[in-house]
Amino acid sequence: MTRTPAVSSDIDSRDVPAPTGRRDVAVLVPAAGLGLRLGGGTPKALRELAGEPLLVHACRRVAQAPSVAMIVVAAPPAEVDAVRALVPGATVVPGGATRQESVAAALSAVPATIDIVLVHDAARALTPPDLVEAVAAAVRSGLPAVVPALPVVDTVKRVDTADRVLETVDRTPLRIIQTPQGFPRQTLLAAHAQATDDHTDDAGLVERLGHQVHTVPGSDLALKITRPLDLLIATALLTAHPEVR
Ligand SMILES: Nc1ccn([C@@H]2O[C@H](COP(=O)(O)OP(=O)(O)OP(=O)(O)O)[C@@H](O)[C@H]2O)c(=O)n1
Ligand SMILES: C[C@](O)(CO)[C@H](O)COP(=O)(O)O
Repeated sequence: MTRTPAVSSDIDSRDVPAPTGRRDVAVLVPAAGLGLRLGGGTPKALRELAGEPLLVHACRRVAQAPSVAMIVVAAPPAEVDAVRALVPGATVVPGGATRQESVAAALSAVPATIDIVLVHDAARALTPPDLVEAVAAAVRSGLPAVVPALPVVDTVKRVDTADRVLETVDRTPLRIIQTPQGFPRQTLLAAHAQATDDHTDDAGLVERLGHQVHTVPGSDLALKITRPLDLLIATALLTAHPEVR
């Protein structure tokens, strides 16, 4: 079976776009999820990694990207005041029952003066500012939708409902998709306004409008903290690479 060709990723390396001097990007941070797969009873964005909530890690890195003019957090509805205290520089709105509803709520708080909107999971707490900047730059260059992508590093098989293998899938054209995902504000508004069903990501909504979604190289640091193992991996990454703090 063909192996996926290398796609660049970091810990260590990314071509950083030249700063434009413009702060023309709003970043929506859906943070209202329960974190059922992580467990622990606390909404996931408020769970701590190296002594700080995941949301604080995520917002600090986003704010370090030179293009970012504003951050809008969709918070767990019962935690709006607590989240305002944690991220005083952000606009905070109550999130919804699904990620898509949380993004829509945050999007409604973005002023019409902003042209570029990125959507970024609080759960991807260690995402480097350079990735935020790379996605923003790709949208600014005129693309209608931009997502970070990584190659699939395991063999992939399709199974039936009894977990019997049906076939081995060619993974060459497959990618793992991360956030931040970037769009012109009007494109994302139209995608959410016309949504008829629930999508796991915003690029999925924009695809439904017929727009071409483009990829930029993703980052190992942008892993989504989903299960307890991911929290351990993120802790280890911070320990092994203090420069990503
Ligand atoms: N109603 C929801 C559900 C999810 N999210 C956010 O969407 C991002 C990606 O979701 P995921 O990692 O799947 O988080 P949870 O939904 O919290 O996880 P789980 O499915 O394990 O409960 C997270 O930052 C999460 O807080 C959100 O804002 N509102
Ligand atoms: C948006 C996303 O991060 C892209 O990989 C992801 O789909 C969100 O998490 P979920 O588990 O699919 O809700």
